[in-house]
Amino acid sequence: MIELEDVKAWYGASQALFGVTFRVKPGELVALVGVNGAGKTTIVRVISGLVRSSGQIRLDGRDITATPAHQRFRQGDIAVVLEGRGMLPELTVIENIVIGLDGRHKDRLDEVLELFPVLRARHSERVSNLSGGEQQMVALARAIVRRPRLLILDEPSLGLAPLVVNEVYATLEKLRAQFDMTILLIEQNIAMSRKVADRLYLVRSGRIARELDATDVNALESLSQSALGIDGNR
Ligand SMILES: Nc1ncnc2c1ncn2[C@@H]1O[C@H](COP(=O)(O)OP(=O)(O)OP(=O)(O)O)[C@@H](O)[C@H]1O
Repeated sequence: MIELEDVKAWYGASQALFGVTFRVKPGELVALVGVNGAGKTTIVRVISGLVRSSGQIRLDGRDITATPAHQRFRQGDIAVVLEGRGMLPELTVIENIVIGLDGRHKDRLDEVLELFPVLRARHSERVSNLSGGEQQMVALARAIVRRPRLLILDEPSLGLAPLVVNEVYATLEKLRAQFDMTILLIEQNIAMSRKVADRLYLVRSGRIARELDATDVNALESLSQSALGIDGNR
């Protein structure tokens, strides 16, 4: 479970978050949606410990506000799949997945590859030979193999063709069914995120503007209107 309470954040003198409070319960998948510049990525950076912030962040009830970034990741608490994926293109699929992984956990690899038949088939190929969607799968596999308490996905559909996006999201559903993971999904694409999320938060101008249940179709449809600058059918 991740909880943010009255979180404010700054880039130098410029304030980007203005008192953000929300929680993702254990095993829940929650999406943060909003237009460019709303503050979604800054929320990820705050959870990761990468920007100056105030307020409180709790992971499974433990206050991690003062925990340095490298410790949040080293302890395997949080894994982030970033926009742009962060692949090492000259390394193979397997090398990219296990890089930096504690040797004791290498046996988890098989289990994770079960989820990604495409990667199993191409496990010794260089990542630079893979398509964008396949690289996104590698990034996901790298995060999942660490069995984080919290998995954060920053715009997993960015730059991918619609068919590939469907595939990435289908994998997300499989992974949810198999591992009881708490997931925070950052998305501009409301139409996609509502299919997998339990709840959505609308981020606007550095604040949580609204909380929505994924089953609340009417509210989500009004949210998708162009007044918010988001095309829900994207
Ligand atoms: N490195 C930075 N330095 C200064 N200001 C920044 C930096 N990164 C983001 N900002 C500002 O913080 C605010 C929130 O940006 P953020 O990247 O969190 O939005 P976002 O919702 O993730 O947008 P996008 O969907 O485009 O990634 C914006 O006003 C942005 O200009």
